[in-house]
Amino acid sequence: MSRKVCVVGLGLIGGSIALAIQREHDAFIIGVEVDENQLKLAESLKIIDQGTRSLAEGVCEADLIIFATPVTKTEELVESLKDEKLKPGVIITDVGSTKKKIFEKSQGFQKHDITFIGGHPMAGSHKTGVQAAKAHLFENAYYILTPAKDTPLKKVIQLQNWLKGTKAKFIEMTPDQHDKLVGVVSHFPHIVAAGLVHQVASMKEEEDMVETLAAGGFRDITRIASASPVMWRDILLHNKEPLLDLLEKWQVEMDKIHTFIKQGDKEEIYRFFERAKLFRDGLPSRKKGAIPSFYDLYVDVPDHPGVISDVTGLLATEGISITNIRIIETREDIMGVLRLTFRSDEDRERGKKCLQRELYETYVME
Ligand SMILES: NC(=O)c1ccc[n+]([C@@H]2O[C@H](COP(=O)([O-])OP(=O)(O)OC[C@H]3O[C@@H](n4cnc5c(N)ncnc54)[C@H](O)[C@@H]3O)[C@@H](O)[C@H]2O)c1
Ligand SMILES: O=C(O)C(=O)C[C@]1(C(=O)O)C=C[C@@H](O)C=C1
Repeated sequence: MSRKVCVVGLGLIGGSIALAIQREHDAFIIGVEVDENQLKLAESLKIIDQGTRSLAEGVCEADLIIFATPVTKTEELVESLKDEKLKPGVIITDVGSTKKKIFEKSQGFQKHDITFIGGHPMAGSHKTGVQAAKAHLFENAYYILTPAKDTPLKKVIQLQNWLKGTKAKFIEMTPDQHDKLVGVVSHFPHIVAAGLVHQVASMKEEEDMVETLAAGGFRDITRIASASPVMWRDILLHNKEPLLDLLEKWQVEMDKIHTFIKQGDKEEIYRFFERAKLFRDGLPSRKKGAIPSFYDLYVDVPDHPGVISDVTGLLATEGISITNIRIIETREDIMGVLRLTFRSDEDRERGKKCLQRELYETYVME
């Protein structure tokens, strides 16, 4: 009899995890979802084998339970599992962007032969919903696990084995360390991106043209402002202390540049940008060439042999030349994994249409 996996929350991440598990395991996947449309879609896309709206029904026979709901909901649902009858030996995990509060709710499971191990795949998108789910979403990304000190190693290995199909790189840390680090590299940038959008939106009231002029730099830095407000509201509510601390430090940094501009301090203004450039250029993804240049097209492709020749072959049949092709190994800061460079905007547009006809997802960083 195949083992049972219960995925609670069938959105972008829950759907992608379910697909990744299907890649490696012959498991029966039950999905628990409150949104009837998402539930039906997950069934018709064969992301799950069976759907239900009842948590009790979904979890009762599961060998693995994965929460992929917004973090405050996960906190509530993990607590409510204590009233449910679960299978002995079951592993419970989650994919939430915050770890401390959810970890706190997981105390007390051990004595019932139930193991909770928090998790967070460090990849995603500004898109939501099961229709955006992809088996390869987490390939080469870091997948943070936050086991308790007394969690048996055997259970951590079992969980990694369940999640093998994500092809992610597992790392372990404490929930506190997670929230501090992810706060600065993920949560805080989302606050800044939304703030920048608000700034432009408020200027639009006086100057209509501002929207038209919002070009390259603004679009690059604010893509993430299109993410789910529910998800980000909950993350901010969960990671209060680290984010308040970062906001204070940010204000100090902004005060500094305010002073430099006011005083016309050429050297300090130069150093402000130079220091940032040196650090940014040294980031691992930069070394792999992830910064876009002109007429680049990003193609979201699974990491398997033959995919590059398929893409280049399709372009060649239509007589579209490319001047460069690069595989981007991590999905840290852009959507695509294959970067194609074209000679002109027109070529890029033709290439985009040609690949989209063959159901490849493409992105232009504008
Ligand atoms: N989007 C990302 O980039 C990303 C990356 C890594 C981790 N995460 C985390 O993954 C989790 C899910 O995010 P997502 O992007 O998949 O969001 P999503 O909005 O695509 O999916 C969330 C789903 O949970 C469902 N849901 C809400 N309450 C529920 C309940 N009580 N029972 C069952 N289902 C319920 C919603 O209907 C929705 O379908 C969040 O905790 C988020 O912090 C997101
Ligand atoms: O690529 C994006 O759109 C994301 O914002 C993904 C991102 C991130 O900040 O890097 C967002 C939240 C998750 O918890 C993990 C990944």
